[in-house]
Amino acid sequence: MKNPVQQYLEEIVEACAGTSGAVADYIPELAEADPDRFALCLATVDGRVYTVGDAEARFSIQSISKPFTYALALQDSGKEAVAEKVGVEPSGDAFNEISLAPDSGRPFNPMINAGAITTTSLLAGEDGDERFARALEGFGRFAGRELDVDEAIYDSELSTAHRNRAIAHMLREFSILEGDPEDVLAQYVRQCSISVDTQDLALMAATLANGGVQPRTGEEVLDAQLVEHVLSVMTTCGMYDAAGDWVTAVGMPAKSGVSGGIIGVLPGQVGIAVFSPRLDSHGNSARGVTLFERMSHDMELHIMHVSRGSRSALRASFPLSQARSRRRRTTAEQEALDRVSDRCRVYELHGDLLFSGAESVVRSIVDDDPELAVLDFTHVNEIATVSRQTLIALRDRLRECGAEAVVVDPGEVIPDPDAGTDRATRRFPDVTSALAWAEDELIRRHCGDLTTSDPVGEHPLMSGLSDHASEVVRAALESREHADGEIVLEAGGDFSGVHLIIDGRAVACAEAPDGSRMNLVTMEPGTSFGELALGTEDVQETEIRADGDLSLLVLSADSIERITEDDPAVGLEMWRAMARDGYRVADKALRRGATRLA
Ligand SMILES: NC(=O)CC[C@H](N)C(=O)O
Repeated sequence: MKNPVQQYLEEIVEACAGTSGAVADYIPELAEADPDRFALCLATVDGRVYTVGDAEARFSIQSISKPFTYALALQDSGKEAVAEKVGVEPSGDAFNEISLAPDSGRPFNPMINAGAITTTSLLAGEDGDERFARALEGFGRFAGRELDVDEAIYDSELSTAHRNRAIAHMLREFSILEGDPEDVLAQYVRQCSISVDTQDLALMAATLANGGVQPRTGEEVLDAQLVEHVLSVMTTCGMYDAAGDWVTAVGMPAKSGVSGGIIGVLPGQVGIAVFSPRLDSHGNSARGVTLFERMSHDMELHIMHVSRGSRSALRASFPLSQARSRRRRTTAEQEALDRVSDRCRVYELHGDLLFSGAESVVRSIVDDDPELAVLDFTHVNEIATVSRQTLIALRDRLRECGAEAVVVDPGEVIPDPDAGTDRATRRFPDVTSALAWAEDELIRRHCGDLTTSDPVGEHPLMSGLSDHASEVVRAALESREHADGEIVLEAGGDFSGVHLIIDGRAVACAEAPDGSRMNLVTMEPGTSFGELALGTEDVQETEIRADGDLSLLVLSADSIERITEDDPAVGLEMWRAMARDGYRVADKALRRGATRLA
């Protein structure tokens, strides 16, 4: 099936097949170029390259070398040293203007020849040859392959480079260049003669679009901060005296060259390169400009394009009462939580958390004013530094008010600067454990000590019995101990009695679709298990395991049978209590399931 992106690119190439403009002829060898050669390449930041036309035809890189030399100079000499020698102001002049900025005495910017000859001299290396080798190797890293020089172009340009020679000597006169100007001139001309094809240029542009990481080799070619700097200068100066028109009509950091290439960079998305040798009056590829204008409009590539307000980072927010943990609670705890669980809220975040996303989350939390806030980062992909700082500031503000924010962050997208100290943010691997903690914390904060002193007597199964029946049942209870991880009840086993938890915890587990074990419910002292089997033809549906050391009192199936036979009145009371308790458990589970579905 034909890829519609490919289809579209072919169509616009067809539609923009104008023949205006003329090939550059001030470099004799360039005048020989076939004016009708043409290619378009679009490279995505994950390394897919779409090509139309003659994408592998070679030509000299010319001024498209300038942003890359500038990038390498920034890397080799540092921003300050480079800024001392060359500015970042658009000149409004042609690319080959013999000019320096009147106030600073520096070339206006590194995209015009005066600036580019200067940055050439700021690459690492003792002389022109070494610095050129640095450029060639560096460009190759951007392109993802080793590049070489078109010697014919080099000879042709150097022998006629009167204007650039004048510029180099002017730069030497004003101490912008420090060494031999002829050496730097030759290096500059050689760098302009590096031979590339349209696909190379698209990948070089895509490396900038990808924050400095070459999409195919994965190599970090340029520090992300320097990428930002280079793209800024390309935006204001890359198209020389047509920069204003270009920014309004196309709106992409770009660079053109007299051999007919233009690259455009859409940060985070694509690098684009066009090759068509006929130039307009500014020295930019005429067809290239038309194509870029068309693509920018059709494909909404303008960097100022406002597509929509940024999406809310808050996917959902709800009180704990709607998302209770799967821990089985005693009646007293249950009642306490019913009163206070609205004081805890869960915030589910998603996507990339940029400033505006974090702001909306912080605003919601400040408005809700919860006592406990559970921030769920499970579905967050990335978080900007500013967002992390804003959320940490919120955590500290909440603490000052006696409240607390905790995070669920299985992917560790939000590192904690206070990790390992007593200021560390409480973190949970999943929402279930965060909710169980929040419930415990609310009970601890608001409900005094609810730990039961008589877990047997307070169990709903026992508390409804008459004194006589209670005595009979208590006498029948058998004590049992289980070590951590031991299976107490097997799934599929017969009903084996009611198990009252006296100390420790038990978990009900099931097999997840992927074969792993999944904890369904955690049960604590004061609760029981096993009785639900009575509602399912006496089959124990879920496996029960000890979670830590577990002490139980068991009213076995045999005892139940014996009591029912020996003393039918007590048996009847006991059955009623079990039915009520079973109903209570089942009903809670159903209601919780229903709120979750809603
Ligand atoms: N605009 C350009 O591509 C100019 C580069 C060419 N080598 C020059 O210096 O004149």
